[in-house]
Amino acid sequence: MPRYLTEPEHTHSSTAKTGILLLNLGTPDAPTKQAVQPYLKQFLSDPRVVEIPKAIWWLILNGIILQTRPKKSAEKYASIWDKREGSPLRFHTEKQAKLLQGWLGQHVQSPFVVDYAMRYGNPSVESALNRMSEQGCDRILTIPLYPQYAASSTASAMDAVYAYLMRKRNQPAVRTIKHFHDDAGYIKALTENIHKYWMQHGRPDILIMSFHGVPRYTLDKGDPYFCECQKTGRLLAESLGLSSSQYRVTFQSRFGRAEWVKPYTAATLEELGHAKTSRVDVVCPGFVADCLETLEEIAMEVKADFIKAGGGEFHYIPALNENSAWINALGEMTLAHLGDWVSPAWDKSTAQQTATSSQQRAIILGAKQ
Ligand SMILES: C=CC1=C(C)c2cc3[nH]c(cc4nc(cc5[nH]c(cc1n2)c(C)c5CCC(=O)O)C(CCC(=O)O)=C4C)c(C)c3C=C
Ligand SMILES: [Fe+2]
Ligand SMILES: [Fe+2]
Repeated sequence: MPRYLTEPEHTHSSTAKTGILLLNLGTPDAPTKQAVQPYLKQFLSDPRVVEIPKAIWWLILNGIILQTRPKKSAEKYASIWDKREGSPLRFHTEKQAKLLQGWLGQHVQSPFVVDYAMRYGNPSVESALNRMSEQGCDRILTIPLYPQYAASSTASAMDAVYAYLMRKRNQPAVRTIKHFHDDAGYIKALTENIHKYWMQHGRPDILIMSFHGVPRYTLDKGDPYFCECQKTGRLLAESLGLSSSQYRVTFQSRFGRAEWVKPYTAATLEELGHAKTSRVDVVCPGFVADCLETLEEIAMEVKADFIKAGGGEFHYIPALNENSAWINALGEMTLAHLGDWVSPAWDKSTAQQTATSSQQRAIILGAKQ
């Protein structure tokens, strides 16, 4: 394989085109042991995810984990798999990309394309960036769909982008949305989503905000993830008007034997069950699309444990998915980070209110200068 990719022939004075790439974690191609095995192998071989020395981890991963986990995980995936659309994480991400394309079409007049990729599995980061390159995108805005930055999620997604760029002869310019844990539009979308749910189903005694966990040592080594989750939790509680006794921030999905950041979601729900709490609602603000970790782990496993422990009603509040306030927030964030790469689409209705320079007015109203 040549070290650097052969590029399409360079053309003079071509119009600059921007690629906007949504990135999410990844998912197997099918809910089967055969499909889950290579996906888990790629995922768990990532040193950003498991930081154990390579040789030791290779033995544990290949000798133990990949012998047992694919079958169990495949059963879990089967329980959330949509007959028509497949993996929820994949199809929600695809829909978000299409909706963002439409939203930007209303707000931007320069050429651009929106696509999505998965860090592990398909569609791969390489395939999406290749497509953008073929379409002439010489600027790329990457948007890891993780509101809170973690090395194991955000940095890993960017590693895949940089690995591709290292092979590029004609590299595009790159910008990234590092995180949006305190973005006003994101908090507003979460608030509206929860309010809407409560309007339809009533309110709980306590709201659990459950975030994906990370190993405790990552916090000690300077990963901002834990703190960003706390900040999202505080801002969301303030926006919902909740007092400190009406909500808790917890961490789910512990993997392996090491200590992870606490409190654990499962232990908290069990405790609330033992205390005979009559109703808990769980929301997962760190996941902008529903996936295995929300639909199976929270809405099935944790729910069953809460009820078994003596708890009353358990409600899982769906992720933002295709929520219009969220697409709006994503659009606004994208525009802010695209900056001078694109020019806004002006129309006559907004012209009077927003155009400032006479040049802009001339463009909008078709006036001769
Ligand atoms: C929200 C961001 C995520 C962080 C941070 C994260 C860290 C992390 N994850 C694992 C191990 C697993 N995670 C799994 C699934 C999974 N994880 C995220 C997101 C984050 N992970 C998502 C969105 C999903 C769901 C994928 C889907 O297809 O729906 C899994 C696979 C499922 C299973 O077999 O249980 C594992 C394993 C670690 C070790 C880690 C941090 C070190
Ligand atoms: Fe994970
Ligand atoms: Fe899980």
